[in-house]
Amino acid sequence: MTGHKVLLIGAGGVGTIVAYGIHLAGNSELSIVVRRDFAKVNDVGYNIDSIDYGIVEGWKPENIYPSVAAAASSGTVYQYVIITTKNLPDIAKVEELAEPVITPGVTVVVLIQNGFDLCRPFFDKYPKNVVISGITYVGSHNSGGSVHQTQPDRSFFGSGRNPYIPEDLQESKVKEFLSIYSNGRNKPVYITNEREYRYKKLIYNAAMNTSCALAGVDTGRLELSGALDAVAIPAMREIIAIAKADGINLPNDCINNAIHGDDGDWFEPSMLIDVKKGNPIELEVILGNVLRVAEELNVKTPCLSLLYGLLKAVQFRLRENQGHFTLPIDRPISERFYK
Ligand SMILES: NC(=O)C1=CN([C@@H]2O[C@H](COP(=O)(O)OP(=O)(O)OC[C@H]3O[C@@H](n4cnc5c(N)ncnc54)[C@H](OP(=O)(O)O)[C@@H]3O)[C@@H](O)[C@H]2O)C=CC1
Ligand SMILES: CC(C)(CO)C(=O)C(=O)O
Repeated sequence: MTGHKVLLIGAGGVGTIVAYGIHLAGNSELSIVVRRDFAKVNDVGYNIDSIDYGIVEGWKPENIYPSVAAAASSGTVYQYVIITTKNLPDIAKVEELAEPVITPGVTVVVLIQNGFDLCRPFFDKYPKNVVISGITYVGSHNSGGSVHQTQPDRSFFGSGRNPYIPEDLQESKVKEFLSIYSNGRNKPVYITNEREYRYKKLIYNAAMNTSCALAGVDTGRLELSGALDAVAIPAMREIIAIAKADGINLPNDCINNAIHGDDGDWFEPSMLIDVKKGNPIELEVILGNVLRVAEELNVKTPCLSLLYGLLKAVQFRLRENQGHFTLPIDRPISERFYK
């Protein structure tokens, strides 16, 4: 197979569906990095049960590597590096993870992850590289090489707007990526306003994921308990206010659409699932980044800030339980004076 040299890092729920979609499109030489499941996937491939693609057994791309370093040592100059890991800058920065496979001025980075302002750290580190921002509403999970995609791959791709590169070049790369990814069965959409799409998705992720993760309940229980009205909806209004101060008027029905998207489901947003599994949460990209923008724009965010403050303690607990740090047996005494 010849074509665009594409590497995907993060072959989880989203990543395997993106990789398979690119494979079906047939315009690329596709490589993927598979960490924990490398031995199994390298041996027997993926089994995929997909609402878009049906049952697929034993699928493998052209190249499978156990690490980013191994993908780099193949000597390939990747034209596209797609990142579909969780985005956890407080633990490992994705712009550093991908460094061995990014050729300055050549590689286009595609970030398909939840959160806000994800491209900024890439522009600082790689001022000559195009970064594409991918907002996805897919529902997909990978367990040891068995992938179950329950929600169609509805995804939107736009230029991250690198200030150091002409915008028309960046737009042309977004269009090229869509030709690499579109296969007639998925529906990737070209957008010119990625920030607006990021804000729209934050309506859900910054308010529902966070409230459910903190309370330990699904979205149905959040509603029936009254916490949806008391906390999540005011938090959504704060996202609308931040977007407005940022020059973006979100549509009138954005809260209504976000809430009714779960109708009939006792739905568990990804942040709740991470807490239940004991995994770190994408707190900084889903909430921290937008709160930093709110501060720059002088927007008051009482609900979001409270959610953020308490979830920092949750993240601390999750990280301590995963052994990221250990605390001394005796609690250190603080000499701080509290007025
Ligand atoms: N799943 C979904 O339905 C949706 C997810 N999203 C967003 O998409 C992004 C991806 O989510 P999701 O697919 O669910 O996440 P998963 O946890 O399923 O997958 C992440 C993958 O990244 C891999 N990974 C992490 N670090 C590295 C590393 N250093 N080197 C190589 N591989 C690595 C993990 O490997 P390992 O198994 O070894 O840990 C894992 O396979 C997130 O930002 C999420 O919020 C958005 C919409 C829906
Ligand atoms: C709402 C959803 C499922 C959209 O894909 C999501 O982004 C999440 O749970 O984090």
